[in-house]
Amino acid sequence: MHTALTIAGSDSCGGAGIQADIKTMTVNGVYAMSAITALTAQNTTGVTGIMEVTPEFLKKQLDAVITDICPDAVKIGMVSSGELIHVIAETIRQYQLKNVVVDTVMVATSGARLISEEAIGILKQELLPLADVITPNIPEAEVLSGRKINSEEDMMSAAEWIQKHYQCNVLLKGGHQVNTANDLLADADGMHWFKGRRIDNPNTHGTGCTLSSAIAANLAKGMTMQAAVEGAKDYISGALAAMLDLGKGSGPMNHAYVIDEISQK
Ligand SMILES: Nc1ncnc2c1ncn2[C@@H]1O[C@H](COP(=O)(O)OP(=O)(O)OP(=O)(O)O)[C@@H](O)[C@H]1O
Ligand SMILES: Cc1ncc(COP(=O)(O)O)c(N)n1
Repeated sequence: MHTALTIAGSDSCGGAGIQADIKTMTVNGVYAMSAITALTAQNTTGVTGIMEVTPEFLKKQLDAVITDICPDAVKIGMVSSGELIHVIAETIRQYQLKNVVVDTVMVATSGARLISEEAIGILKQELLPLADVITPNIPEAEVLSGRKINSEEDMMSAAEWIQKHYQCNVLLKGGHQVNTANDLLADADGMHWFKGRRIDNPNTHGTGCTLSSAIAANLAKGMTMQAAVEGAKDYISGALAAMLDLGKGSGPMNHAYVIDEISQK
C-alpha cells in the first residue's frame, strides 16, 4: 500500500488540518500518517487557542514515523514558527523525502493568523525550495510574490514569478475568485489551467488542506503532477458539491461522499 505523511496542525472540529488530511488521504486510497505541529482549539466560527509542540518533539515524531514507514509523499500544512519550519526542512534533506507538497497556510478561513510574520521569511528561504509543489491561495501568493492579484492574467504572472524565484512548481488556487474556481499550475512545461465550476456552498472550511492532501495522495500512488492535481480538483469539487452543512460558521466538507456513492450502487 502507498503511504503519505501529513505534517500539520490539529483542528479540533475536524474540518481542516491533520483531521482533513487523514480523511482525504484515506478516501484517496493511501495509508495516512501524521506529525503534529500544533494543537488548535477551533470550530467552524474561529480559533480560540493554539498550543505549538516543541521543535524537539516534532523531530521525535518525524524520526519515529520515517525510520519505520518511509512515506511515498509528504504534505506540509500549518507550521507556525521558524524553528518548526527549520526542523521540517532539515528532516526532508536528511531522509531525502520525495513528493513534498507544501500548503503555504497563513490565515484560517475564519480569519485567525496561523503563522508568525518572522516564520514567513524562513518558509520562503528554507522550505519552499525543497517542495515539489506549493499550493498558495490568492492572498498567500500576493505575500510570496509581493504583487497584487486581481485577474487570471495577474495569477499567471504571480505563479511564474513564484516558480522561478523559489524553484518549485506552483499551484495557485483560485477559490478566492468571485465567479470561478480555476486553479493554475506553473511547472517546468509551462502553465496549465484546472477549470472548476464554482459551487454555491459557503461551507469551505478545510478546502486548502483537502486539496493539498489529495495531491500528496495521488503523487504517492505514482501519478504525474498534472494528473495528481486534476484528480485532487475532482475530489474537492465532489466534496463541496455534497453540500454538508454542519456548525454555525463556515462548515467542513463531506469526505464520505465517495463512500456514499459506493454504498448507493
Ligand atoms: N465555491 C467553490 N466552488 C468550487 N471550488 C472551490 C470553491 N471554493 C474553493 N474551491 C476550490 O477549493 C480549492 C481550495 O481553494 P482556496 O482558494 O479556497 O484555498 P484556501 O483559501 O487555501 O482554502 P482554505 O479555505 O482551506 O483556506 C481550490 O481547488 C479551489 O478552486
Ligand atoms: C490546523 C489548521 N490548519 C489549517 C487551517 C486552514 O484551513 P482553513 O483556511 O480552511 O480554515 C486551519 N483552519 N486549521
